[in-house]
Amino acid sequence: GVQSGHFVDLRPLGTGVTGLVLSAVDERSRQRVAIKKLVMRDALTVKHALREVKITRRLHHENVVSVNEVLAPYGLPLPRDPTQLSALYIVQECMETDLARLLEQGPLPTGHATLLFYQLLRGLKFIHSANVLHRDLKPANIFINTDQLLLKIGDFGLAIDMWAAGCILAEMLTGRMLFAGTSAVCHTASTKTLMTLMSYRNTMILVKKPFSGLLPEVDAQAVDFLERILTFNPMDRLTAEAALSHPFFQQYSCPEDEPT
Ligand SMILES: COc1ccc(-n2nnc3cnc(N[C@@H]4CCN(c5ccncc5)C4)nc32)cc1
Repeated sequence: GVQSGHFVDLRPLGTGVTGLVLSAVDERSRQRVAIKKLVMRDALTVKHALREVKITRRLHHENVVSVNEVLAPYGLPLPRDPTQLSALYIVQECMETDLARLLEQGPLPTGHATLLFYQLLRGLKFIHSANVLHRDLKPANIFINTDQLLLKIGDFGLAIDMWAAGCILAEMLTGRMLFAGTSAVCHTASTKTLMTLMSYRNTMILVKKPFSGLLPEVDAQAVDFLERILTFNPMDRLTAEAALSHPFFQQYSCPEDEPT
């Protein structure tokens, strides 16, 4: 459409919790952009996605990846009632690389690490001052232009808080930390070991024990609820809103009294 640039030279960048991410050149600006496709599974996802977009569009800062525009399918602008959309496309500035890729080539010189980390803190100070949490900060979500040693925080997560919430519920129900052992391993294990552990998530190392075995004293419905929150793959994890409508909360559930 005339409002949005025509995107050419599309290249895959990755698949995140929210869906596919491509890079493309916006013919209008001749700039390369990162385009995140958010598939709208249901009205809840749309509401969540729109809220996330509203927050991230507001955050203008040198150390935060900026959102250029949000488009409906076929590059059309958002309709007045976006809840009927099948997908949302978030077009944002595209940085040269991310910190995870950079670190694959080994540690950074101290001077570079210091300047980059300073920018990370500068970006976090801004984000937190806006009362926004990133919730999924990791090297893959930190983007860098190596020519200017410029760092920007991007790709605000949606899922991570739910894992934490699941662990908290388990602790509420048992009085003990659910992954105490594992989290101890996390603290002591070096990042490299942890990344190795995480990378073999389907092997015996992180064997998935049924929660009923881990939490014998917890009632079956609570265990079923925990199973759906503490799913390893964030794509399958319940969102806060979906969790609120799980039978486990039917005695309290009241969507109109659970404002967003
Ligand atoms: C889940 O996957 C995702 C999720 C979010 C992004 N986001 N979100 N905002 C971004 C701003 N800039 C970039 N830049 C790319 C980083 C690596 N890039 C290469 C470019 C060329 N070759 C290899 C990597 C460009 N990526 C962004 C990318 C992939």
